[in-house]
Amino acid sequence: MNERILKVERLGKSFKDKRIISNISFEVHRGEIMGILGPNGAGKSTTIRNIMGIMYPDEGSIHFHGSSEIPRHKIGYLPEERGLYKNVNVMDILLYFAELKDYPQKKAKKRALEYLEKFGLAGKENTKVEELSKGMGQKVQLIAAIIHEPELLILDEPFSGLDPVSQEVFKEEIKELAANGTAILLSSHQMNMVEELCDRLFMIHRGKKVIYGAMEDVKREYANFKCTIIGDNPEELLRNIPSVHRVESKEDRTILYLEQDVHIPTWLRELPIELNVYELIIDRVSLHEIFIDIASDKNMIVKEGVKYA
Ligand SMILES: Nc1ncnc2c1ncn2[C@@H]1O[C@H](COP(=O)(O)OP(=O)(O)OP(=O)(O)O)[C@@H](O)[C@H]1O
Repeated sequence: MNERILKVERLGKSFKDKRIISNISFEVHRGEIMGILGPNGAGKSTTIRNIMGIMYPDEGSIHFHGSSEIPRHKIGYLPEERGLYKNVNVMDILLYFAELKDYPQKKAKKRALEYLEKFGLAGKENTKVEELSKGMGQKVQLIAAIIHEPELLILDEPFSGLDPVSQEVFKEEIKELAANGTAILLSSHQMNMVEELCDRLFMIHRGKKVIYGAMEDVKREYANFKCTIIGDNPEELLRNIPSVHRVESKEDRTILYLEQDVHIPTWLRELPIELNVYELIIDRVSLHEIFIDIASDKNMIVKEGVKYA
């Protein structure tokens, strides 16, 4: 474990005068799922396209097993833009992708049949791509990305457009590939999937790194406790509750975002006696909330000072 497959260092790219990404550095290791997250237009696909050699960076470097020669046949890629040749049958398209990656045709055919079966597409090998539903087409595209047993798999929004059942199928397959040693770089807006799947995260905002680290560490660092109180309470009373760095109120619902390392039993004892509580819930800020916070520049993660929204 921890064998480094991909290393991206100080990557920078501009289009005309506009700087799209700058100083992007991260690694992807064998057998791990690395999430690359960020709001629309943050620069995720640009980063991925630079890795794939679809465009070239202005600055920085990309190494695969320590070499700047990127062996594309060892990489699998599910692009954000979907679309396979429509007038070709499923098996031919899968064999074509295998051939592009110099993968033996006989092995490819065996793997294709196994995957079609696994994804509920048994018997579809002679069906034309245009006759498949969107979800089925996406499954075929995922098979095309993994048919040649890539060492590194890059998935750009793999779950978009899939129904919940197909999302589960994709999720399980991604987990299995990682368990078998594939290094996976996953871009997704579905935070529940990211939270469940990813070992590490790289969050990008306006082309720059905002978070990079193991999922557990990110949660420990940013996912502080929050306390939701339903009850009619004056602003002044809420504002003076200790160890709160931000308060959000809407009608009779208030969310108190607590500082890091608050000891909940002690904190509960310190609540003012006159607080009106109809309901009180304590849980942690989710990855979804951390994401929204960063993307909307609310700065919930700033740890000093109280903010009142
Ligand atoms: N070929 C291009 N020419 C000019 N600008 C581009 C080009 N490709 C991307 N951009 C710009 O680069 C920025 C980042 O785009 P990118 O597609 O990398 O974002 P993203 O994080 O993948 O977003 P999304 O979540 O919407 O897919 C955007 O402002 C986009 O308009």
